[in-house]
Amino acid sequence: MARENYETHEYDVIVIGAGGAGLRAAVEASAVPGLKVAVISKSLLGKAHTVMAEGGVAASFGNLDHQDSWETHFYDTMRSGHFINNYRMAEIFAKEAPDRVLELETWGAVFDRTPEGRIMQRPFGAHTFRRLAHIGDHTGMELLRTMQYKAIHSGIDVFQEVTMTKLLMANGRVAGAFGYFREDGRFVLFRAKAVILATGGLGRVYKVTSNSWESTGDGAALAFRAGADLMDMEMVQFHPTGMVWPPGVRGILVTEGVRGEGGLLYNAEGERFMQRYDAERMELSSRDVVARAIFREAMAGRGTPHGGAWLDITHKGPDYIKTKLPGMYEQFLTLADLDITRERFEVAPTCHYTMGGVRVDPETCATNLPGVFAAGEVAAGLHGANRLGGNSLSDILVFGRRAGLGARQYLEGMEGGLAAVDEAEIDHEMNRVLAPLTREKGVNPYHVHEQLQEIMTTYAGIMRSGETLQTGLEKLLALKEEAQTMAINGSRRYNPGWHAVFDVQNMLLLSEGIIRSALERKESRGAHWRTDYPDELPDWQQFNFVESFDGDAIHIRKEPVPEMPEHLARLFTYGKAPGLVQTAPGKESSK
Ligand SMILES: Cc1cc2nc3c(=O)[nH]c(=O)nc-3n(C[C@H](O)[C@H](O)[C@H](O)COP(=O)(O)OP(=O)(O)OC[C@H]3O[C@@H](n4cnc5c(N)ncnc54)[C@H](O)[C@@H]3O)c2cc1C
Repeated sequence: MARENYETHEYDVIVIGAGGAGLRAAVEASAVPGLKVAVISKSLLGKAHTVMAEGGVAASFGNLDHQDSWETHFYDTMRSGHFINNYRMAEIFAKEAPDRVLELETWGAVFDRTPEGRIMQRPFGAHTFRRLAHIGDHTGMELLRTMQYKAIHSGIDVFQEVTMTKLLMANGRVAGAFGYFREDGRFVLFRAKAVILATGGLGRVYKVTSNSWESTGDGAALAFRAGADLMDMEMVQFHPTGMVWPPGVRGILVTEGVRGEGGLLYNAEGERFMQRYDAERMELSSRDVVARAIFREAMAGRGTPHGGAWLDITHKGPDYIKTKLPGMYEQFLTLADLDITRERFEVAPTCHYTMGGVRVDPETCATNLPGVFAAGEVAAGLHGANRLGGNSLSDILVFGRRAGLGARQYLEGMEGGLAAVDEAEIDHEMNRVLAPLTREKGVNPYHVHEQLQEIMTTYAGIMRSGETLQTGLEKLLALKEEAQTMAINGSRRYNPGWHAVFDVQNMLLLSEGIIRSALERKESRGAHWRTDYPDELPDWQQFNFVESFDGDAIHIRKEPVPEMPEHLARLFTYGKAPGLVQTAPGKESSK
């Protein structure tokens, strides 16, 4: 094969990903005059997955419920994460979220307001108080618009429609990243002193998903191959309410905002079944509980015609619905020819969020690879076994900023310039990337993706057991073998099939990580529901599962969950959220 050319760019910091986490990181990194920062995205600027976020961003302003505080937000986050969250991440997060949201306002974001002019906050599942600041149901779009505007006026370079396929390390530190322009397939090397991964989650691993095409776990896979640790990979969130009908829209999200604004769930028998699963919180129970409840109702023969539950908000009236949930109203009208102001609709669980991912330091978002940082959905630790609605948007603001700061501090303490790049490694990567185009015969990447989704959904989905996971692993390993020879017709110009090869390779690797971790956790906790171990067991609360990859095999180890200091552990003494009346000591414990 003749040697390919590639173009080279040099930066102090590159940020891979232009979603909320990436843009916030880039703004922070570029705050030091003279620091060269670039953002690289495999989609167009403004199109990142964050744009889809609907319901809101969680921050304890207490604008409507004055008892709210960072302590209560911390409490809710840890409790919903079933206490395998990194407590320090949750503490930083809960304390800093309000400032990050207010900062967005100063950059031009326009939130819905209370009549007194404060930021409006809506209730959401398992948040003790009304906490989600929002812009109708277009919150992500406004956040992204605001940060994009701020970022491009901060002197950041942007590379759009560029897929990074490899993270480069040299002499024990990061050297940059390598990839190609999706438009024409030309190769590009970014040499950098620090790399921030902000590539989002891996929801496309599953057949029914709310996630955008970008969510193929690229950053986690790139980091894993380069030697980074991954954590909590068994924890994949299934959101209770995805669209069900017609088939073409299955999985598209129905925001939790619908339940937040008063929507009620019924089974086929007309029963408000949530009273049997969580009588206190009902529809606003945590996502893992509501998703399992809908799934169980359908399994018990009480499901709707297409295997879900009914969601009904008609009692709120057309004006209210159109004002509070304009996006949902339009979504159903356009995609399902259904008017939600007049009719109930079917919903069922859909893969939604990746709690697991790259393991990071809570203060700086540094990974175990010197010079590599990770923030947002690609990173693990904050959400534990289950993410609360609205906590991702504040996560990307809080830890996007911290990753940018972390990279800056790393550069301050660093000696020497850009690390040397190994040409042989680049040659090898170019050959690897071009190989699917040169193979005469081989398996189609779309076929592999379909098979992968089938395996993961059937054997490692919302409900799993040791037996299904083992079967899934065997099938997955066979598929991985078959996928060695993925082949694609056509050229490098505008060739989505070719792009799919790398997405699929990343998802295959991470799916193995999910299954192996799920096999190890022999209990049910949060999003991880094992029918052979249906109970949450105190012993397993002490551990996270951490994975590493040696280029051949995945190695998994148990690591102790960092112990909460006394002043935080005390918040759980009464079994009630701080801010609610505390009566007698309850059962709940942080241990
Ligand atoms: C429908 C929907 C509604 C949601 N609503 C809410 C909500 O109301 N509140 C809330 O808190 N959360 C919500 N979420 C979750 C939240 O939107 C995401 O978790 C969050 O936006 C993730 O942001 P991120 O910056 O980590 O990654 P993303 O926004 O996913 O951005 C990833 C970026 O990385 C780029 N990228 C990926 N791979 C590569 C590669 N190989 N090379 C180059 N670039 C790459 C992508 O192009 C993209 O720019 C919702 C999610 C969905 C799907």
